[in-house]
Amino acid sequence: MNNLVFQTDRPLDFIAIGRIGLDLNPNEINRPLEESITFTKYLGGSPANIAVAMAALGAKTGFIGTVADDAMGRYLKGYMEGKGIDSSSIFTDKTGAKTGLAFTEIKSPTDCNLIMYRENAVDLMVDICHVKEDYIKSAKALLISGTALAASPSREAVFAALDLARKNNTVVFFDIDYRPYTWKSEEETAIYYSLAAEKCDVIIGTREEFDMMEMITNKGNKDDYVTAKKWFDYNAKIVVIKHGKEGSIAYTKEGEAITGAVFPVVPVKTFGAGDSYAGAFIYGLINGMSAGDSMELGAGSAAIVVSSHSCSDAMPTLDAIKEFIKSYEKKIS
Ligand SMILES: Nc1ncnc2c1ncn2[C@@H]1O[C@H](COP(=O)(O)OP(=O)(O)OP(=O)(O)O)[C@@H](O)[C@H]1O
Ligand SMILES: O=C(O)C[C@@H](O)[C@H](O)C(=O)CO
Repeated sequence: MNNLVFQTDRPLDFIAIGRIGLDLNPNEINRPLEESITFTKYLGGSPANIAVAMAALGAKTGFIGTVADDAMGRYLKGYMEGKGIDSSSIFTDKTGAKTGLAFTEIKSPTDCNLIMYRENAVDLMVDICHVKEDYIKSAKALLISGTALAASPSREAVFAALDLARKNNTVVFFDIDYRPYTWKSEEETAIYYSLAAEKCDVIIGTREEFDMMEMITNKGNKDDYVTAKKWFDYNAKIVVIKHGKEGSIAYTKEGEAITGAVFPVVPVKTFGAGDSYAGAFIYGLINGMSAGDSMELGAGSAAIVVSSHSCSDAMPTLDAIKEFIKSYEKKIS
C-alpha cells in the first residue's frame, strides 16, 4: 500500500514523455575517452531508459516523443517497439533535427562523465500537437523529466501533458534529470523545474538536483525534509531524494521518512543508476507496493544496471531483481 491513487481501468500502466537518444558507450573502458576507440550504440535518454525499464518489468508502457527521420530515428523507434512499448505517440520529425548523442566516458568504476551532442536535438521537437488527451487518459501514470523543459516546443508539450494528466487523474512522476547542456542558465532551469514540480504527485531527484531546483526559493538549504515539505505544500505526495551509493530517502505527505535500501556493488560505470532506480520504484508503486519496498526494488535494479555496460539493454526483469536481492542478502548474512 502507498498513498497514491492509480486509476485501475486504464489500458496502459505508464507513459513517459521526452528525451530519446543514443548512448555511445566505449568498449575500451577504464581510460579517458581520448583513448577509447570503439563504441557500442544503445538507446538512451533518461525518460526512454525509464520506459524500457518499465517494459522489462512487465508494465504496459507507452512513450511520447520525436525521433529523427533517418536510420537512427528508425533504430530508436524500432528498439522501443521490440521491447513491447506502444509507439503510437513516437513521431518522426520532418525538420531535419538530429538524434541527441551521449558519449559516455568510463575512466574508472566511479569516475564517469558524459559528453552530449545536442545541437538541434530532435527530442526537443515534441510539440503540443503530439500530446493527445485520450493517450494521457489511457495510462495510470505519466513520467516527465527535466531536460524536456529546456526549450520550446518541448517545454510547452510537457506542460500540456502535465495539465491533461492532472485533469484526468493520471498520476504524475517528475524525474528532475538535470543535464546542464541544453539550458541557458541555472536560474532559467530552477524556474521551469519549480513550475513543473508544483504540479507533480511524486518528485525524484538527487540532492544536487533539488539544490538546483530550489536555488531561488530555498537557497543554501541542505536539509532533505525542508526540501520535501516545500513540495507537499503544492501537490506532491512522495518526494525522493537520492544520495548516490549512499542510498535514498523518501518522504510522504503523511509524515513518513523512509530510508531506502542500497545494495553496494563495484560498478562498471555509474550511468543508469537513476533511470533503473526510477523505473523499478515507479513499477512498485503502481503495483500497490509500499514506498519502502518500491525503493528496495529500485535499488536492486540500479545495482544490476551499474554492474553492466549499458543502461537500456541492462534493464532487469522483476524476477532478476528479486533473485539479485535474495542472493545479495545471502552473501552478506
Ligand atoms: N555503486 C552503487 N552500488 C549499488 N547501488 C548504487 C550504486 N550507485 C547508485 N546506486 C543506486 O542507485 C540509486 C540512484 O543512484 P544516484 O543517486 O547515483 O542517481 P542518479 O545520480 O540519478 O544516477 P545517474 O548517474 O544515472 O544520473 C541509489 O539510491 C542506489 O540505490
Ligand atoms: O539521459 C541521457 O541522455 C543519457 C543516458 O541515456 C545515459 O545513459 C545516462 O546518463 C543514464 O543515467
